[in-house]
Amino acid sequence: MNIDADSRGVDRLQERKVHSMKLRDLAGDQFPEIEAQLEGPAGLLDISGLSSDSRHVAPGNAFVAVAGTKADGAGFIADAAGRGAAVAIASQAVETSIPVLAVKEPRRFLSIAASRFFGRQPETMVAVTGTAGKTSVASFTRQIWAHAGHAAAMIGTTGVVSPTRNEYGALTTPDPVSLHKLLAELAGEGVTHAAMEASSHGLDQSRLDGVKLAAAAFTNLGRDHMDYHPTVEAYMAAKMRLFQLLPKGAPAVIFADDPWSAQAIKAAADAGHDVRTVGRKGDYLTLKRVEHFRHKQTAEIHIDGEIFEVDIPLAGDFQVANALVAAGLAMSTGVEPKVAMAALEKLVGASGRLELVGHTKDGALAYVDYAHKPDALENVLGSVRPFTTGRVVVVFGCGGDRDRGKRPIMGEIACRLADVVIVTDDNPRSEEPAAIRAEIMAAASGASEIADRAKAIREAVGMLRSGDTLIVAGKGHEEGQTIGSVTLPFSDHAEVRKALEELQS
Ligand SMILES: CC(=O)N[C@H]1[C@@H](OP(=O)(O)OP(=O)(O)OC[C@H]2O[C@@H](n3ccc(=O)[nH]c3=O)[C@H](O)[C@@H]2O)O[C@H](CO)[C@@H](O)[C@@H]1O[C@H](C)C(=O)N[C@@H](C)C(=O)N[C@H](CCC(=O)O)C(=O)O
Repeated sequence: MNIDADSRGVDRLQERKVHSMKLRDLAGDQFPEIEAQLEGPAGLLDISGLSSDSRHVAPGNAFVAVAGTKADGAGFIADAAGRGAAVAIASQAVETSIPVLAVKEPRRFLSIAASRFFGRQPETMVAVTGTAGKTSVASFTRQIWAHAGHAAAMIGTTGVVSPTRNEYGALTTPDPVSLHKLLAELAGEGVTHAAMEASSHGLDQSRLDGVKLAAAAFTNLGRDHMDYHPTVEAYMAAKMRLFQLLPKGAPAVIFADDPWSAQAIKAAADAGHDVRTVGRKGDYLTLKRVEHFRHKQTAEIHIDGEIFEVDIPLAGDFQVANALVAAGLAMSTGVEPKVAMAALEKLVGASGRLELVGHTKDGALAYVDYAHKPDALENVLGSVRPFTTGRVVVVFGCGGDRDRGKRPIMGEIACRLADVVIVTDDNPRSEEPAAIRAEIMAAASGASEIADRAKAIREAVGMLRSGDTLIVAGKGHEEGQTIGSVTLPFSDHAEVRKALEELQS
């Protein structure tokens, strides 16, 4: 196979050939609309790989034409043929020099064919969807499995983590070809358990359709991706596709305290799954009580009549929710409750998720968090309040070329929940940064504005007093600031650390 992922998850070729497969074996029996053609000469074509980008087609590849937001891949079939594609799969047959097979859902074909081409995945795989918490749940599930003695991996926004890997990944849910190549490699490396994040884009674009899942989870729904999904209902429907991918009767773990949980429970039940709810309103794992301390929370969790008092070494109510969902997934794949509960006491936060970067000499805490959506900002600011004896200080901005509606909403939330608010730039992209800040400031009375993000962080760190908590929100694990079309190196984590060091010197 000669395909890899480039920096945005698009197929990229490497001059490397691993094996080939007959087209009819790639398609299997899931596409009745092309069965007749697969019985003819087209079915016997040797396929050396798959690509959905004509620019990356190598001789002998199957080119799968998918409709995107800007173009329809069908317009590039001739280009793919010119580069040596053996066959094209598209939503409609077109006249060209290579056979073109018409399937109803080309993106689904790509996923199924990729899973058959690479042929292996870790034996036990779970996926989690929801607006917030996916990365933490995938990471915590991996950690609980590892604690239970399994060779476990996670795949998500922060990349791939396994016993032998800690790699950056471009997409939350990788494109199907990169994904199945990765899954086969992980299985080859001995990984038996893998937890992955299912983004709404990934679900909508059928990226997970070839993955065999043992269980799936839903965390919550908030305002996000309104530039992609026409309505919040459409966004929820995309998330609920996960339960259609899950084999009937498999466990569906749902965080019961979210307002959207009733819909998720219904979707999972309608699909015939074994619904397992977690949270204060949960039946499978019931949260009875939480006590907040500076660096930990003590949770009383009831499981099947047994009571566990668990010290979770992370701040934030939402981390307790994420820990419960992860424990639900791990237990649904065979981990004993007491092993799962013991693992929660050892959890390490996912990178950039309410990550404690350091503290000032007199004990003010400085955190970095990925919150770049209204609900996430609300959660993170609300989470630090219980243990903040001084002021909550927040530095944040909103990205350019993305959902504009969230800007004033986030301005209002920040001013309502924090004592000091500094509005700064966060990936302005092609927009005028001052105009983005003005849209936030319009609803952020009392906030100050510092365009330069490094300067904003220095100012915020410089004003910290004993008992204060600083949240630098928006970038989390990310390592760049995109201005225009250029991404300059930038890390909130590094800037906070630098500012803290300057303060101590
Ligand atoms: C917005 C979005 O999801 N875009 C996806 C879409 O790309 P597109 O709409 O830009 O594609 P297009 O330019 O219209 O082209 C259509 C097709 O023609 C092909 N083409 C194009 C030109 C050419 O010369 N030849 C050719 O074959 C393209 O490769 C593509 O397959 O179809 C592509 C192929 O399937 C995807 O790779 C691409 O995801 C891009 C990489 C992306 O950045 N997606 C992000 C938004 C995303 O998925 N994010 C979620 C997480 C979000 C979150 O939770 O924050 C994720 O899972 O990471």
